[in-house]
Amino acid sequence: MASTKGLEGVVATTSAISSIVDGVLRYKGYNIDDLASQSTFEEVIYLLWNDTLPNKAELDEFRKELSLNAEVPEEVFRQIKEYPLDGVHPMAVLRTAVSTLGIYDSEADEMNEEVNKTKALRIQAKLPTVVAGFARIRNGQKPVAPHKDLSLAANFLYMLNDRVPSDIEEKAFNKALILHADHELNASTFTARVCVATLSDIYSGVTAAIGALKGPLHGGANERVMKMLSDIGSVDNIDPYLEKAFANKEKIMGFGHRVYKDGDPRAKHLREMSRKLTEGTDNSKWYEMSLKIEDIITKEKGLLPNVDFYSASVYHSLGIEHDLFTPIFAVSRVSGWLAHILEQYSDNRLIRPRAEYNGPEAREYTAIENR
Ligand SMILES: CC(=O)SCCNC(=O)CCNC(=O)[C@H](O)C(C)(C)COP(=O)(O)OP(=O)(O)OC[C@H]1O[C@@H](n2cnc3c(N)ncnc32)[C@H](O)[C@@H]1OP(=O)(O)O
Ligand SMILES: O=C([O-])CC(=O)C(=O)O
Repeated sequence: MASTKGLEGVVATTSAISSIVDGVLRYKGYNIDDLASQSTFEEVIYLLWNDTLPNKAELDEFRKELSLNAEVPEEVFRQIKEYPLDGVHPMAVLRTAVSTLGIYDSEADEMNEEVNKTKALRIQAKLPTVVAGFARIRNGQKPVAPHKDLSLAANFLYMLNDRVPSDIEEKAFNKALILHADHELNASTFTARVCVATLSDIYSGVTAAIGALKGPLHGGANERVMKMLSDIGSVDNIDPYLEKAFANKEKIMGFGHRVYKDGDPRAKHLREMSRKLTEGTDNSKWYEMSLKIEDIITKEKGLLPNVDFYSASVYHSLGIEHDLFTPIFAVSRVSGWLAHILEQYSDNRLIRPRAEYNGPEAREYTAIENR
């Protein structure tokens, strides 16, 4: 039995949710470029969970359902206040909070299609409230209750900042949420599917996925891109910084991809958003630095930016704290995880591959007194 390191190139399941063919990313057959430029995040969630885009009435109803489910049980915030908030990573808090949401859902372990869909809606609706609420609590502020009349994108920024965002901010954030929503069998989505394929509950699946997204080789890269930009500090420092990083064989966060070798189709949207949001502002240096870094890494290493690279300067210019970048990824990607979890339940088989053993040969047991 020969193994493939990191399961590269292994086709592990069939899925009708998103596809990457010839470098083009599609959700349910729709090109990501069309969705990013014309859709709302709510339409995209609906699409991922159903087979079609919603019509106006369906979208209104879906928005209403999301908004009715956006509040989180008081116990969740009460528990968060007990955590050692100084230095705890928001992804650790989110991972624990989703697990806690399961404890306060009396239907958490009910396993039928209808109830699972209802729980998916509850989780999707509550995640933004948890992330924004945590961000405020740790800054000594009160969580802001969800606004019933705002889009999911606007509502998140509203709950974070206690201010209705501008049209430009809402549109940029909406687009970022769409671009991060699903991505075939990425590591966190695979984790979610493996978890629920044991017929474990939907909260366990999302909790497991959050754990996988947290890592720097996956969703955690966006926060580290911003750390790199901050460490470099200015365009003039880029050359020496990268020379040292290359000499030390360090990985440059936000570059490279397991599947895309000719470029991530989401990066161009985020690059353009970064340009627009930072133009003529104090933040323009982050965009200019990112452009120069991209130029050097592409020429010297043949690596292209992935979704995480320009999302860093986009979120920074929206005034978002850097360690919230990955939780924001989760606010979006949970839509994809939930779609995959529902798909897994609908035609389930336990996921249990084999390992190629490379340990010691068979040997005789030695009693403890003879070792
Ligand atoms: C949402 C997302 O998850 S997108 C990805 C986010 N992650 C990052 O941005 C972290 C930085 N990038 C990486 O670590 C990788 O490119 C990954 C994890 C995305 C893909 O990993 P893999 O497909 O396993 O590629 P792997 O790590 O084997 O890299 C292949 C070669 O390219 C090099 N390489 C890949 N990415 C980078 C990078 N960002 N910086 C420097 N070198 C890199 C590797 O060192 C390796 O070189 P070698 O063959 O000389 O040893
Ligand atoms: O697909 C992957 O391996 C990582 C990625 O880009 C994503 O999850 O959006």
